[in-house]
Amino acid sequence: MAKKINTIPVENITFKERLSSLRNLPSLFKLVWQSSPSKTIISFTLRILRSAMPVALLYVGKLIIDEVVVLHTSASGGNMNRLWELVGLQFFLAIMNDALSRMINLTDSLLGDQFSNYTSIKIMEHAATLDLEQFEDSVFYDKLERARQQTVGRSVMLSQVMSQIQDLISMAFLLTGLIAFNPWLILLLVLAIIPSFLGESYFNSKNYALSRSQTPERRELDYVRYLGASDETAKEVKIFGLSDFIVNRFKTLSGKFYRDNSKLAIRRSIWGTFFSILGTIGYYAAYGFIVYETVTGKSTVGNLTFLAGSFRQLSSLMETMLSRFTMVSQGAIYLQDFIDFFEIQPKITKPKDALPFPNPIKSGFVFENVGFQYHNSERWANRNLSFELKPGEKLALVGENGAGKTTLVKLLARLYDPNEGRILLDGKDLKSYDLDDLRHNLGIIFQDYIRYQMTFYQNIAVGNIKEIDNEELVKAAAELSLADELAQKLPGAYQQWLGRKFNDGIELSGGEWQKVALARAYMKDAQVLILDEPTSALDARAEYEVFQRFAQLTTGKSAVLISHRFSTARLADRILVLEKGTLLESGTHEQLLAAGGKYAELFNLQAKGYK
Ligand SMILES: Nc1ncnc2c1ncn2[C@@H]1O[C@H](COP(=O)(O)OP(=O)(O)OP(=O)(O)O)[C@@H](O)[C@H]1O
Repeated sequence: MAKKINTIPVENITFKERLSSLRNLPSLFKLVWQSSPSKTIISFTLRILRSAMPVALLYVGKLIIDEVVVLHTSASGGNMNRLWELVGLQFFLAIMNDALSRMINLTDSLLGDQFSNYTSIKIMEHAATLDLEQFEDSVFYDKLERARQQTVGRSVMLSQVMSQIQDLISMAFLLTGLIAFNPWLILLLVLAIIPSFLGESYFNSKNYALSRSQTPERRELDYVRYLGASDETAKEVKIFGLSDFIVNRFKTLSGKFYRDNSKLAIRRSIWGTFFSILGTIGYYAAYGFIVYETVTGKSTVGNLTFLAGSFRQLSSLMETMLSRFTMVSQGAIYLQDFIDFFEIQPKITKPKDALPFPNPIKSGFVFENVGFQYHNSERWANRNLSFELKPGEKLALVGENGAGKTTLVKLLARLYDPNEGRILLDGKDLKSYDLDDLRHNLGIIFQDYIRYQMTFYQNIAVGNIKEIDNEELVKAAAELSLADELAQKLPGAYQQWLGRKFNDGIELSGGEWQKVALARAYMKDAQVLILDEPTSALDARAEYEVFQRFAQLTTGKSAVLISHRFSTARLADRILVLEKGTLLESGTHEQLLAAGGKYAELFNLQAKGYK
């Protein structure tokens, strides 16, 4: 199970929780700083400069109007030069204002891109350290998905937080002016805005709860979309006539999203209109008051424009800031998913004083009463499993589907750790060895190996990525798996792009892909080679040749072969027959046949099929 982590309850997010989610902001700033220190500094500096602009523009505007009024009304007073200086200053401020806005947008977009790349990389790096079991847990997977999806959301949030700071400073400037004139205006301002803020915050928390509760369905929707239109699924979709089935599932899911989302959007819009009318009433009440003060001679016309402008800007700034606050706190709550994701720690780790993998292996592997249960399953995939794999021994694992063969191999590679018993290597628990070293010394090709949509060469080199530039090694590995012959037939040879997704790639047949994948096992000088149904798709001649080479290559090395073909399994020194996760029989081909047990039964069944 994934580590239990604290999450904010989905349904009702209170204002307090919203405020407390802001504690996640320092983590955001840390990430921003790490993604680009220089751009972070530039962005902050530009925003501080920009925040002084509204009040400066209004104030110079006031001075201009007062000067014009003086010039207009008195023949003697007034200074034309000063007026032109003020107009010049206003012009300069307007240009600065525009330039600063553009520079801020540019820095934000550059910083946002860098930030989202940086966080994507961090997510990938952390995901790589986690256990296979964690990926199979749907709660974990949803968390990963949310952390991933919000990469773009987080860079938007970043610019919102920055704008919030900028507006806060602008507000401080404007408020100073307003307070100097009449503090009661501020009260009017606040009263007009509070309902709108409460409404925004209520609907944002509803939105968050809704979109969070939709995460699993959203994943399914993505999957259905992929099923409905992808080169990998097109074949079966056509043959089985699945198109309507898939489209209908999509319609059901997307229809539900649409209904839920639109209901909320409509309610939000109705309430939003009502609150905004309240805001407008507040503004005009203040405006009327200022006009009255000017007409009665208590204030100048310049003051009227300054105060009315300040009031309007303050009211729209406060409204934006308050609704942005709900968005920022929303983002900060989402940020919790991101932080939680990084708190998940793998359980399968290397110990402090890890032992190096023995070279050569002396006494081999010993399974002692090993039992393993997948976390999401009631059944034991392996139970009471005891056997040895000696150095240089070739072991075959046979058994019906689901008997636990692949699971055994995963335990050997520590993709999982046993729930019962232990696995020893040269007399010491497998857990005491260096994990990377262990995996480097095992050459495993799984049944469901990846068909990388990359070049032929890269598809083999991934078997030992440190040697990616070692062309000789790649070619030698390809020769051993018979992939070299195949490369010669491809137009681009080793540089041929495989798969249909990119660069005019060529699709290979099942057996051809298997030859390519098999070559990965030969890329490392691994001490134990494990092939899980490696030749199931190969034709008889190719299989024979592959095994000849495999036998030569593995001289002195241990090997584990999982195969449903008894013609392959019989080549092993010893055969383990698994049933329902436990060891049923063990011995050479001849011994097992003579014993007349399960192996003999399955072997004869297969042999009959060939007669
Ligand atoms: N990731 C998983 N999560 C839950 N259960 C799993 C998982 N992988 C395998 N199992 C279950 O564990 C049991 C053993 O599976 P395993 O893949 O080891 O069988 P196998 O002998 O390799 O089968 P096959 O011959 O079909 O490849 C099966 O019952 C299977 O359903």
